[in-house]
Amino acid sequence: MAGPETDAPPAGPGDPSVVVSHVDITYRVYGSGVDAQEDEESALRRLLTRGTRGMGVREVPAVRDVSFVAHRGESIGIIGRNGSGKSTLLRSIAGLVPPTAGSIWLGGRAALLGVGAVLLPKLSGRRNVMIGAQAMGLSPREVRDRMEEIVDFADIGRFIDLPMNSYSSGMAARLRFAISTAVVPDILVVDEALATGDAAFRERAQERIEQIRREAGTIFVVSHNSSTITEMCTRALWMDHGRLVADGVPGPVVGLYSRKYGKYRERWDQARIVGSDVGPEDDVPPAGAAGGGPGRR
Ligand SMILES: Nc1ncnc2c1ncn2[C@@H]1O[C@H](COP(=O)(O)OP(=O)(O)OP(=O)(O)O)[C@@H](O)[C@H]1O
Repeated sequence: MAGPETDAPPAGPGDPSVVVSHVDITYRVYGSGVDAQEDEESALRRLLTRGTRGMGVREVPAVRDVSFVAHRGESIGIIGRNGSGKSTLLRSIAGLVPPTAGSIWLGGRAALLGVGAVLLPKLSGRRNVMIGAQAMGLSPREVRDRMEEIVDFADIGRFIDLPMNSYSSGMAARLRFAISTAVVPDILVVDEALATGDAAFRERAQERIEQIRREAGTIFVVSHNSSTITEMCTRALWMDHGRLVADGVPGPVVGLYSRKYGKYRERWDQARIVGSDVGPEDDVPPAGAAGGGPGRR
């Protein structure tokens, strides 16, 4: 078992930035294995007479044997149904969840930008910018110099001096994004934070992601929105039941995914593809077999 190992950043675009090698991540959930219908009184009696010995431990395999290499200059979208292991994989890349087996190598620092990322709800947006941007490596003076730019990007206006628990989820997401990208990070992990922004913000976020990519950062984005993946990413990974089932250019990977789970999934058999060797009988590629390449543009 090994957590992310950090090393000196490699030289430039195209160099490997993240190597994920045969990673398994299994959660252990305590207190399961009990009849769901059990009423409170009998559960209490059972606990009093048997202590915790009767508590089951259930293992939830969230990520199974996932391997890929990400490069500097790539923006990688991760798609998959609920519970397919996307967030767990990203949290592991960000160093928050250790792999149960396999290893993750990072060629630089990873910054996680998640829905619940570390901003402090009782403090004002401005205080959060001070703390968050310093955590990203800026000095207090640099943060002060860049404060207006960060606030403008987040488009928070006068709310910047109010406590963050008065923000809408979109406003909080915009501020998180602005803080996390105030410094071009080596590796930026964006877990659904873009989903809450409005269309204008998504456009600005797309530009910022493009800038990070050009400056040879690597970005991972989780999204349930196919167009976010096709518009913002140069590569897509499809996770299914914890496994990586497709890896390649976003259009085809998103196409494969919606072919299996999209609204026309029941009707795939009713189509006949003319003049192509792709047919309805072809199934989704086996684990780790599809795409095969980094899919860089
Ligand atoms: N803290 C946890 N403890 C136990 N099991 C967990 C935990 N977090 C996630 N899981 C389980 O791990 C599996 C993968 O979850 P994960 O959140 O990584 O999937 P996801 O693809 O990001 O889902 P979603 O699209 O709903 O956010 C699921 O079966 C989930 O129930």
